[in-house]
Amino acid sequence: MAYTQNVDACLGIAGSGALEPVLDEVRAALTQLALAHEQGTLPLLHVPARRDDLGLLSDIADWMLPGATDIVILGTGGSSLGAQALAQLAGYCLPVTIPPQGRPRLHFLDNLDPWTQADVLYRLPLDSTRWLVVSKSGGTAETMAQMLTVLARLEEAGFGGAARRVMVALTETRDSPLSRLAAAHGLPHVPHDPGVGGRYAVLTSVGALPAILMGLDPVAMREGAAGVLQPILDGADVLDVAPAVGAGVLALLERERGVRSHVLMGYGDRLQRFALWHRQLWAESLGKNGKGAGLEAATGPVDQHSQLQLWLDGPAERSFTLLVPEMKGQGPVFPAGEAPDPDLAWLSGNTVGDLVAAEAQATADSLNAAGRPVRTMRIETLNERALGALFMHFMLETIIAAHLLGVDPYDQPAVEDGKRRARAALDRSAGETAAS
Ligand SMILES: O=P(O)(O)OC[C@H]1O[C@H](O)[C@H](O)[C@@H](O)[C@@H]1O
Repeated sequence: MAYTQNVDACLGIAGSGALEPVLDEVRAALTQLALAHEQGTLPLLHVPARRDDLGLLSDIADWMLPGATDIVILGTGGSSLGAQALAQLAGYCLPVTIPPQGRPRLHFLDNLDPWTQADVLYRLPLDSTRWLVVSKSGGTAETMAQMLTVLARLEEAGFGGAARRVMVALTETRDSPLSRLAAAHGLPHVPHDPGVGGRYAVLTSVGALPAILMGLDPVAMREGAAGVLQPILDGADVLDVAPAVGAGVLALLERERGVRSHVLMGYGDRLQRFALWHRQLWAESLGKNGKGAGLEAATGPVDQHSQLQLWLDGPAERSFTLLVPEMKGQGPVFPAGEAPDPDLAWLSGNTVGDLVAAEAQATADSLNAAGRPVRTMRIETLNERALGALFMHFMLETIIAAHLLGVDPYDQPAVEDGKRRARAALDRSAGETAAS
């Protein structure tokens, strides 16, 4: 297993006997998932075994990479966060990012900001920058706004007609603004799997193409995911299905212990975007009909210095999942022998990884001592296989949590209202400008 999960401390607080009735409900969710796999009604469950799409993705990467100094990925939410999590594994999106040897710089434009957009358009070398536009619907306002400004800038800079040599569209094969623009400009098209929702799409081309561009192995990612799914397909006992146990325990804490928010805290820099990816997955899948607990993304050890006081001493309404990669012995060593300062003698001979590992353990112990429920997930080696396994773990855990909550994990009806209002506001101001 690419990771281990320990929920003993949560059960110590919630009472292990209380889990059994929840597990009965979880079993029903597992039966539904196994059936959905058998009947092919949930394409997400078939992605781990897919290989047929990878040839096209490699061809596209081979086409994009030669001569590229910069790759910009346009897309938001489910069209970006999974790839960002993968990027941190490859050494990108970190506090100090030095692109791996021979690889281009990588930029994710998942937020829309007028100044960032201007910087991107006017400060990146247009002749050696490649653009990957990702949108399942092909109509998301922010992504389309970014794409339009890139196309206009290429035109302005005299690269008119060049979009087809520097830009790729990843979207569903159906009529949409993005697919129409792609056709008009002759852009290569990578299909977005129509049966897989955006926030569940990281294992598909949405994560796999960026992974290949970054030099990661998408097969290992899918193999890791398959390993988490397999016990469900095999009809294993619920206690041997890690996401099932996870969902059951979180639901138990919500029901019996008044937990209203779950903190996902990854240790080290490389799980920060992963936690953001999961935050969207959880929030959009479960926040419905007045139901759904929150999901807070945190990074250790840095957030110990900003959040731990509240977590330990504030309202007892949170659960904690610590994601801890094995890092003992990793990184630079503090010199052994006599310490340069007596107050720092305790560090001598240890590595940076030893310190971070000790801090993770100490935080778990402090939270436990304060009666706060902690689940610890340990990752043996943080690589594509482990990340694929964790992606699948949290997608399944979320789907099972939705079953326990009685909500549909695959839609996000409330989000549409804000989009409609933003569009109406701009339409109105266009009307007013025209009238004045
Ligand atoms: O991939 P897209 O269709 O552009 O959607 C990007 C994002 O936009 C929306 O607002 C949805 O709420 C998200 O679930 C989605 O991931």
